[in-house]
Amino acid sequence: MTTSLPHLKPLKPYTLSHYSSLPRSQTQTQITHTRIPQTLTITGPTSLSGQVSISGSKNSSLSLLAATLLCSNSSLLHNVPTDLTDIQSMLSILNSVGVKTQVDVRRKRILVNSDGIRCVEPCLEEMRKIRGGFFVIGPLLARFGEAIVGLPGGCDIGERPVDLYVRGLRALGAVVELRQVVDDNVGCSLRWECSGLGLSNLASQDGKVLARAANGRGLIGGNFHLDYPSVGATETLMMAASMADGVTVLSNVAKEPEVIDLARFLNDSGACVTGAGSDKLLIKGKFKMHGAECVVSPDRIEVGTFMIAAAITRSCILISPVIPSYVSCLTDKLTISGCKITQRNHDTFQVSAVPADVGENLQGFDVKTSPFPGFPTDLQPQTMALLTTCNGLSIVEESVFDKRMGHVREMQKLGAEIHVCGSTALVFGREKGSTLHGCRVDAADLRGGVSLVLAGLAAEGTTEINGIAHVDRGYENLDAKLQFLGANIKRLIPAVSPL
Ligand SMILES: CC(=O)N[C@H]1[C@@H](OP(=O)(O)OP(=O)(O)OC[C@H]2O[C@@H](n3ccc(=O)[nH]c3=O)[C@H](O)[C@@H]2O)O[C@H](CO)[C@@H](O)[C@@H]1O
Ligand SMILES: C=C(OP(=O)(O)O)C(=O)O
Repeated sequence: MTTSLPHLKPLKPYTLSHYSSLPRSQTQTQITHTRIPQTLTITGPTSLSGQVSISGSKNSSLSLLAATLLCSNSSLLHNVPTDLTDIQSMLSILNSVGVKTQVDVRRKRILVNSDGIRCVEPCLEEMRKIRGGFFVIGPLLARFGEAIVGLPGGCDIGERPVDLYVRGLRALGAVVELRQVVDDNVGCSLRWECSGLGLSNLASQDGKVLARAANGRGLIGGNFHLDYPSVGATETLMMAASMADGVTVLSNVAKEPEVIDLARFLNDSGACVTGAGSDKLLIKGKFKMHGAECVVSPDRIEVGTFMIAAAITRSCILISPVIPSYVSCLTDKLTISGCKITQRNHDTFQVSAVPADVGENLQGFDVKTSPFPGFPTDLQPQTMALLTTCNGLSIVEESVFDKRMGHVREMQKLGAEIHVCGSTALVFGREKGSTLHGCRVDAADLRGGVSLVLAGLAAEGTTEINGIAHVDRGYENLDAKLQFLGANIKRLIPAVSPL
C-alpha cells in the first residue's frame, strides 16, 4: 500500500538518497512473503559480481517501532525493511493495541500514530512469533502504568530469558509477575507463577508477563546494573526510563549500534538519554513524549552476510550502504583470511576474494562471539559456512547463546567437516577450496538458514533449502538480491490448492 505521508521535520544525516541509488530492478523488486512453506534452490558453485543494496536494520526497526508507543502524535520511520515478516509481526502487535500504522512499501517508510491506544495487552499469538515484541512492555508500562505481554518468541537458539528486563523494571518501581498459560486456550491464564524471580527457566514456555507501576503511580527513576549487557533488556529499560519520574542510571548496558539508533530516536521524541554506545546510560524521565522522524541504520548483519557471500564464492562485489565501524570485527577476520576489503566512498565496501587478489585459497581463522564490539553472534553461522571452504582448522566459539549450532548438522549434509563440543565447533577446512556438494537441507533459524544459502552458493550442484520462512524474518528480498549479483537461485512456492 502506498500512502502519502506528511513531512514532520528535516531528515538526519542518513537520508533516503543513500538508499535509492541502485537500479530500479534491484531496489524495487518485491516478493510477497506468505507463511506457506517455501524452498530456495541454488545451483552452484556461483560467482557473484555487481553491487548490492543493504536494507535497514531489522533489529533497530523492531525497537524503534516499540518506542513509538511512548509518543503522542505521529512518528515517521524511514528505511524500514518493510518486507520482513518480523516487521509485519511487530506492526500487528502495535495494531492489536490500537496503534495506527501506514506502510509505504515502495519508499520503505512507516508512519505510526499511537494516540488511539485502547489496551495494554497486545495479541499473544503475534507476540509469540518474534523476540522484539517483548520490548513493548517498557513503553506501555511507562506511558500507561500497566502492560500484559507474551514471553518472547524469535529464533530457537537457546534460552532467551527475561529476568534482566523484569529486575530492571522492578528497579523502576514496577510490580511484575508471570502468568503461565497451562493449556492451549490462549489468553486463558490459569495459574500464577513466581512473583519472585525464576523467570529464566520459564522463558521458553507459554506465558504472559504482567507489569504495573506500583500504587497506580507511574514508574520512578532508579539505578540498575545489568549482570550481562543484554541488548533487548537495555533497550526495554531505556524506553521505560524515558517516561519514569526522575533520573535512571543503567550500568553494564549493551553498546550495540541498535542502542544508539534507539537513543537518537528517543531524544528526538523529547526524552533525555545520554551515554548510548558506552556501558552506562543516564536517562532523565519526561512526563510526555512526542513523535519524531528517524532513519533506520543499514543492517550490519546483512552487510556482514554479503561480505561473507563474496568471500565464500571467491568473488568481488560492492556493498552499500555500510557503516564500516559496525562491521569492523568481521572486516578484520576476513582480511586475516586473505580477502581484500576496500572502502570506496564513505559508505561503500568492495569485498574481493577472487584468486587473483587472495592467492590460491583463503586461510581459516578462529572466532568467539561476544557482545558488541565483539564478533556478532548473528554472523557466527555464516562465518562457519565460509570456514568450511578455507585452509586449515578453525575454531568457532559461541558465547552468547547456548544452542546456536543447529546449522552444523545441515552443513555436514553438504559435506562440511565440523565437530561440535558444547558451544565450540572445530571446522576442518579444505586445502583446495570448497568441496561442498549440494543436497536437501532444512533451515531451522534465521542466521543458520542464511548460512545454508551461503554454503549452497559455494557447493557443487543443487542445494535445496527448506524452511525459508526463517530467513524471510530477517533478510529482505535475499533471493532477488543474490540473483541480481548473478546467483542461480530460485524460490519454489507450492501451489495452494483452491478450497
Ligand atoms: C549480546 C548479544 O549478542 N545480543 C544479541 C541478541 O540480542 P537479544 O536482545 O536477543 O539477546 P540479549 O542480548 O538479551 O541476550 C544475550 C544473552 O543474555 C542472556 N540474557 C538476556 C536477557 C535476560 O533477561 N537474561 C539473560 O540472561 C541471554 O540468555 C543471552 O545469553 O540477539 C540478537 C538477535 O540475534 C542480536 O542482534 C544481539 O546482538
Ligand atoms: C536471532 C535473531 O533474531 P531474533 O532475536 O529476533 O530471534 C537474529 O536477528 O539473528
